Amino acid sequence: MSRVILQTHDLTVRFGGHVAVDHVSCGFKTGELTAIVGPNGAGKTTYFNLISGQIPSSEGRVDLNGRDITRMSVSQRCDMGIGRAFQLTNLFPNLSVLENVRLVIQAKAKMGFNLFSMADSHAEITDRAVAVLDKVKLYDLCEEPVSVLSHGNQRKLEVAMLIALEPLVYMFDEPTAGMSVDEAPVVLDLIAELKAEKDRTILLVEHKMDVIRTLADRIIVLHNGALAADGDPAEVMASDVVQEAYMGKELDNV
Ligand SMILES: Nc1ncnc2c1ncn2[C@@H]1O[C@H](COP(=O)(O)OP(=O)(O)OP(=O)(O)O)[C@@H](O)[C@H]1O
Repeated sequence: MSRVILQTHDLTVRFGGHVAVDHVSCGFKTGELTAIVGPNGAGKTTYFNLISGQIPSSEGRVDLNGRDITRMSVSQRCDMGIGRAFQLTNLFPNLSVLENVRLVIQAKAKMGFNLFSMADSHAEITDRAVAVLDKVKLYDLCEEPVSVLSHGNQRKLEVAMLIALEPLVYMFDEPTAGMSVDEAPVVLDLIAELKAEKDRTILLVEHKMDVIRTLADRIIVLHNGALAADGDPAEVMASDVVQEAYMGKELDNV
């Protein structure tokens, strides 16, 4: 039985007088991929930031696996199982592809971040990193510095690092943004594979309707920071609230 692993309760943030996320109460279950949609400025990324801890909430609570994580730092939340892809900001461009993944595995194993302290006896870390790179089809580039990779391959590496982290909750904010039509399917296939494993909770902020149709088990709609709809993708997309929320400004590719 799937259960709610992540829950926001009345989660709210105000910037001055502007309520960017407005009392959003929502639970996310294990094995479910939820697409978060809404017009530009609706509060999707800010909601992500509140869950992953990038910004503090003004009101409300975030629970993960039954624990209140509202006041935890980003790294504490990461340790607790919140895994977010950060649009390349968490890559080390001068290190190799393999070293980037090894660092994540090393950190997860609580062995510290000093690469040079790693002895060959830590071959199991390398083996695990190689397995993850194989999965995302980046193994051939494992010795390359990240800085020479294409944008698409850097985004793939970011997904690889998230997979290496083995979080309870995967958070993707427009994972194929800036990718070519050739590059995007690889990342979408990876997300589909994660979903197929049925024991992951996946949150996806996405504008592309074809991606949502393919991947989402459920859609929530944010509008002016508030939860405007929540449910089965086909029903939500056909609902009046969504049609009105977009007011003629259609989701991409509709
Ligand atoms: N740090 C901040 N300070 C002030 N206002 C902010 C801040 N972060 C976000 N906002 C405002 O909060 C609102 C929600 O922004 P957010 O980026 O979450 O929307 P979004 O739904 O992700 O939009 P998009 O689809 O364009 O990425 C916007 O009006 C934005 O200008």
